[in-house]
Amino acid sequence: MASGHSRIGIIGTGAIGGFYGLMLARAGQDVHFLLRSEYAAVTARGLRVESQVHGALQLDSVQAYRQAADMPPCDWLFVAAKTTSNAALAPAIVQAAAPGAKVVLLQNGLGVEDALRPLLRDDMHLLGGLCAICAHRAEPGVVVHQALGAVNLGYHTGPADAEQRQRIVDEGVALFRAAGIDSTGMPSLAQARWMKLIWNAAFNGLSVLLDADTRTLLRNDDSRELVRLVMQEVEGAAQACGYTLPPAITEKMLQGTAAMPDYLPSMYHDRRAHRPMELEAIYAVPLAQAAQAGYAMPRTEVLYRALCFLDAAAQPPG
Ligand SMILES: NC(=O)C1=CN([C@@H]2O[C@H](COP(=O)(O)OP(=O)(O)OC[C@H]3O[C@@H](n4cnc5c(N)ncnc54)[C@H](OP(=O)(O)O)[C@@H]3O)[C@@H](O)[C@H]2O)C=CC1
Ligand SMILES: CC(C)(CO)C(=O)C(=O)O
Repeated sequence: MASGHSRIGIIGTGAIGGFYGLMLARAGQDVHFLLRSEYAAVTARGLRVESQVHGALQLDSVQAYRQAADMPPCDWLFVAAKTTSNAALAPAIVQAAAPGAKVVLLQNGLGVEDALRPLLRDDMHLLGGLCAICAHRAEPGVVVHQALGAVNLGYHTGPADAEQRQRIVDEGVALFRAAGIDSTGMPSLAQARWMKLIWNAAFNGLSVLLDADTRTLLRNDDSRELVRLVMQEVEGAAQACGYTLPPAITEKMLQGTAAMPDYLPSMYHDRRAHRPMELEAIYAVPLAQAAQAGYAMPRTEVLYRALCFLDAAAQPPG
């Protein structure tokens, strides 16, 4: 039912877009979903989230679109496609944006806002949203939500002074909280992106290379050591780039992961489906930023090169 004050657009309705879009719609927000391969399934059967946290959730009547040109102008746009699609999706994001729209990249990795910013209009605000969640697509229109769910928001760039930026972040946080989702504003988006990267750089790539979920990676002494070594290297890189991190962050993340259910990161699903992997945002940009700061990341670079090999072999030539 559309009774919210802001109009919300979901750009890319997969695991993240499907989950958060459905939660916002159930809370009474006016949510419009841009879809591609799952458009027919979602218009026929609605969106379903099989959540191990909230139970089985169903949105029967989905405001679904194949093209951004058909969407009404949206005040908030949550971009939940993979980062590999951002440049191609930029015209759609601009088309769906109301004047002064807030665009939030619900994506992993570094540098994603920097890359998209020049492709947006000057009146648009750009934010990052870091999702701490375990979710994947099970079949068209069906998302499995295994654990967690928080979204933390940070302002990147746009036509706002410090006070207005804070107000926008608070408004976004309030949207999620009203939908039953934990959310907090982040004073430094770049610091928060580096911190999350400690987890993603290690587990995403190693899950692909070793064909293993998080529990399997942590159970074996050798793979657990590999995970730890990559995490420590990314932690060191973040510090070399000038970001202060909480003490013992790698150990805390390892403990947190051991308490999670068996989880296959989204890069694992991309590899299995022969989709491009998010190698630029999760590896290439951090390696470049660390190199700029004079910090070498040899373990992460080995991981990155091996993943590039697999990625190239998975893509059609040309
Ligand atoms: N899954 C998770 O638990 C977590 C994911 N993340 C991050 O969130 C982001 C999204 O990941 P996730 O939800 O797993 O990804 P998914 O692959 O599940 O979803 C991406 C969606 O974007 C759609 N899409 C891509 N291009 C277009 C286009 N041109 N037009 C319309 N739709 C398009 C895809 O459609 P199609 O089916 O046609 O390809 C798909 O539905 C990533 O950056 C990921 O790293 C962060 C934390 C946890
Ligand atoms: C790290 C994790 C599992 C939870 O914070 C996640 O959000 C991700 O897969 O990117």
